[in-house]
Amino acid sequence: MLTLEGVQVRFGGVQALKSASFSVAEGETIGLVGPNGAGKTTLFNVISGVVKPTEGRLEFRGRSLLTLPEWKRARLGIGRSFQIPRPLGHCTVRENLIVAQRFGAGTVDPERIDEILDILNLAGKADRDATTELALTEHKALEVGKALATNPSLLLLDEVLAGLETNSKRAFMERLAAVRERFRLAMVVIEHDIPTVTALCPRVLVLNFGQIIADGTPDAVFRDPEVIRSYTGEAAA
Ligand SMILES: Nc1ncnc2c1ncn2[C@@H]1O[C@H](COP(=O)(O)OP(=O)(O)OP(=O)(O)O)[C@@H](O)[C@H]1O
Repeated sequence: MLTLEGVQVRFGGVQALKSASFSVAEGETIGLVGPNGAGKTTLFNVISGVVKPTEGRLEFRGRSLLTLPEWKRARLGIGRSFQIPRPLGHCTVRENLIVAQRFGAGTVDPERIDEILDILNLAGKADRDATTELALTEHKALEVGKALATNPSLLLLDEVLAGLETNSKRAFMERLAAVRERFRLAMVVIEHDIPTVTALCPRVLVLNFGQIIADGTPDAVFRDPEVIRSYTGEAAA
């Protein structure tokens, strides 16, 4: 459904992405990993339209995304979360979902919003202030909910599990698996924790210094000497 070919991003002297090429199939779940500063968020920014690549091809279901603004990409079915949750100031959880749905889907569908609240375990918090009355897990669930409200067929999740302790992480992963099943989504998940990636993602892409250095099953990728070197900081042989 999504194809990137030779995508490059340069910020002044920093080459954040060097010729990234990969595809995402309908319904696939991919873990996107790599050391800090490897270019993972930049890749999401390119796909969702926040950052324009300096070179390369980017297509979604056969259509080039390169000239489309963020909201049009959302309407085509690309939903994303942000690394730092930013709920709308003093709006309720439900209002946050409604605004996201208007932006990404162009309409308001109260039934889908109820379904999202339910599947993310937020129904009891629907009318609470999203800025001041949510626990960390609920903030993260709302971040996923806002992306889901846009009605995506491809969901990009940027470190939504980071900072959760082991039990909350496990419960959150189960919710993500339920979301994937219920809405039949493809997902790309940025995550640092290797056991989490292994449990959730049958395929893993590894970025290092803006380059994809491995693409395969978690088992194969996490044994790859180049991947191990990228994490330990040793120079490639
Ligand atoms: N808007 C920007 N202007 C200048 N440099 C940027 C910008 N955004 C990202 N960079 C640089 O691009 C490189 C890749 O950053 P990016 O945030 O994509 O990495 P990341 O893999 O998501 O890191 P992390 O795991 O720490 O979130 C880094 O060197 C970063 O400093």
